[in-house]
Amino acid sequence: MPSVPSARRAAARLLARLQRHGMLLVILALLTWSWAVSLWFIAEQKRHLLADRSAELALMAGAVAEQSAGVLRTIDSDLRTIDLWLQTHPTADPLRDPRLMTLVDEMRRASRGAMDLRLVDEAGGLHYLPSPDGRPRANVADRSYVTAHTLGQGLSADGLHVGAPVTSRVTQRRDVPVSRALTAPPHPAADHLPGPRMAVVFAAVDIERMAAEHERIRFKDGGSIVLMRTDGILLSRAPLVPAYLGLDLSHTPQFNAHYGRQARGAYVSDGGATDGVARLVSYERLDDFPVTVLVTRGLDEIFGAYYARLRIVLVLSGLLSLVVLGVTAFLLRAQSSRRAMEAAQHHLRRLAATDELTGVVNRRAFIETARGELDRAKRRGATAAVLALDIDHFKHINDRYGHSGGDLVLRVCASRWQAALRDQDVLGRLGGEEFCVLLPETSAANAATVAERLRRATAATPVLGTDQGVTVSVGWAVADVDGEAWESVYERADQALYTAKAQGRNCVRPEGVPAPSTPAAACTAGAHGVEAGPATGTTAEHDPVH
Ligand SMILES: Nc1nc2c(ncn2[C@@H]2O[C@H](COP(=O)(O)OP(=O)(O)OP(=O)(O)O)[C@@H](O)[C@H]2O)c(=O)[nH]1
Repeated sequence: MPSVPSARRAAARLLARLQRHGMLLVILALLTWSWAVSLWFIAEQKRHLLADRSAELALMAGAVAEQSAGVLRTIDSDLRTIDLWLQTHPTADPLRDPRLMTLVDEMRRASRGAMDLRLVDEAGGLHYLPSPDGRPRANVADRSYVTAHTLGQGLSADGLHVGAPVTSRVTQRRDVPVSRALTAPPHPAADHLPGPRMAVVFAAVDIERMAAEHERIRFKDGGSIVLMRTDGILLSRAPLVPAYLGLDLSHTPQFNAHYGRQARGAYVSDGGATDGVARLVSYERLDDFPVTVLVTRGLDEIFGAYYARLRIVLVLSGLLSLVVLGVTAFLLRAQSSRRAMEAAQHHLRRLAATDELTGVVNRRAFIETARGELDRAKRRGATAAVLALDIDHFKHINDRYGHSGGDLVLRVCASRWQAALRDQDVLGRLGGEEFCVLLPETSAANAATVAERLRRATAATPVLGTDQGVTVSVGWAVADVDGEAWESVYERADQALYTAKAQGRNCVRPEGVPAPSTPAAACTAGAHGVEAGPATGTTAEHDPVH
C-alpha cells in the first residue's frame, strides 16, 4: 500500500497533469458533447421523416384499397347480374342471346375494357361471350376458378372466388379470374338447349391494365403498388414484373410478421422477398374481399435528399472538429514550448544567481536582493540586519587539506548556515571564504541571536572527518529604519567583522564596538581549535528567531 505522502505526491502529480491537459480535456468534452447532440438530432430527423412518409403511404394504401374494393364490388355485381339474368331467362341461349350480349358488352365498356366476362360449362368448356358457334374455346376444368366452385374451396362467405393469376390459353393475356358459380339449374327449359349447361361465370381482369393504372400513381424510384390475395398469392404489381405474378409469399417473414397477421400496418423491408430493394411498406386488407393492398416507397428515394444533406453536414462537422483539434494541439504545443522556455529561463536565472561551489546566492544576486530588501524595509519602516561572516584561518585549512579540502569546508559551512536560517533570510557568498546574510525585518537583538547561532553551528562539529575545527567570525549591523544604502550597512557589518577578527576570531561582534588594543583578548575560543562552548561576545541574549 502506498504511504500517505507518496499518495499525496501522486495526487498532486495527477492534478498537475490534469491542469496541464485541462484545455485539451475541455475541448474533447465539448466536441464529444456536440457530436452526441448532432447524432441524436440526426437520428430524430430520420425518425420524423420516416413517420411522415409512413403516414403519407398509409393514406395512399387506403385510397388504393378503396378503389380496388370498388372494382371488385362492380365485378361481383356484374357476375350476380348475369347469374340472375340467366335464372330469369331460362329459355335464352346464354352464349348468343342478343339481350345478354348487350348487357355483357355494357359491363365490359363500363370497366373501360379492363375485364371480360366468360362462362364455363359443366364439362369445363370455356365460352367467350358472345360465342357464335357455341363451341368452347378451351377446356379449363383444371383451373382453380372452376375447381374452387366444384370443390367448394377458397370461396368467400357468399361464394365469390378471387383466383390466382392465369395466362389465357386462348389469348395469352395475364388475368386475375374473379368467379361465381351459376345458380343451377336455371330452368327446366334449359334442358332443351344443345350442349352442356353453364356452371361458372367469371370476369377475367386484365393484369396489365390494372398494373398500368397503378403505375401512374405509384412512387417512382423503387416504389410499387401490389395486390395480393390474403393467402399470400401475388395478383398484380406495378411496376409489372411478370415473373412475380402468382408468387406465393406466404412463407416470407414479411407475410408472417405483417400483412399475413394484421389488417393494416407499415414496416421497413429489405426487399428480400422480391427484388432486394429496401422499401417502406404500408398495407391494408380489403374489408369485403380476400385481397390486401401494399403500397411501397424506396428508402433511397425517401432518404436520398436527407443523406445528401447529412453527408455535407458530417463532412463539414468533421472538418470543423479537425480544425478545432488542430488549433488546440497547436496551442498546447505552443504552451508547452513556452513553459519549457520559461523553465529553461528560470533555470538559467537560478544558475546566474547561484554560487557554483556552495549553491547559495552569489555576490551579484545577493547585493541585488539586499538592495531590494533594504528599499522594501524603508518603505514599510521596518528593520533589516546584515551579517558579515568570514571563516577563520581559512588559508591554514587550504594549506593543510589542499584546495579541495578548503572547498569542502566552504560547502559544509554554507549548508549548516542555510539550515540554521529562516526561509526569508538570504545567505550569499561574496567571494573566497566571505559570506553575508541578510535578515529581513530583524531587530538588533534577533540579529545577534542569529549570528551567534551561525557561529555555534560552525564550530559545533569538526569538518573533513578529522579533528579539524572550523570557526567563523561574525560582524553584524542593523539598517537604519529611515532607510540606508546597502553599501553603508555592509560597511558597518564588515567593520564589526573586522573587530571580531581582531578580538581573536570565532566570535560575534555588533557594529560600533571598537576593536580592542590587544587582539584575541575578548574571544574565548582558540584561534582555530574546536569550539568548546559559547563565545558570543554579544552584549545580550535574545530569543531565537526560529
Ligand atoms: N579552497 C578554496 N580556497 C579559497 C577560495 N577562495 C579563496 N580561497 C583562499 O582562502 C584564503 C583566504 O585567506 P586569508 O584572506 O589570508 O584569510 P584567512 O586565512 O582566512 O585568515 P583570517 O580571515 O584572518 O582568519 C586564501 O588562501 C585564498 O586562496 C575557494 O574558493 N576555495
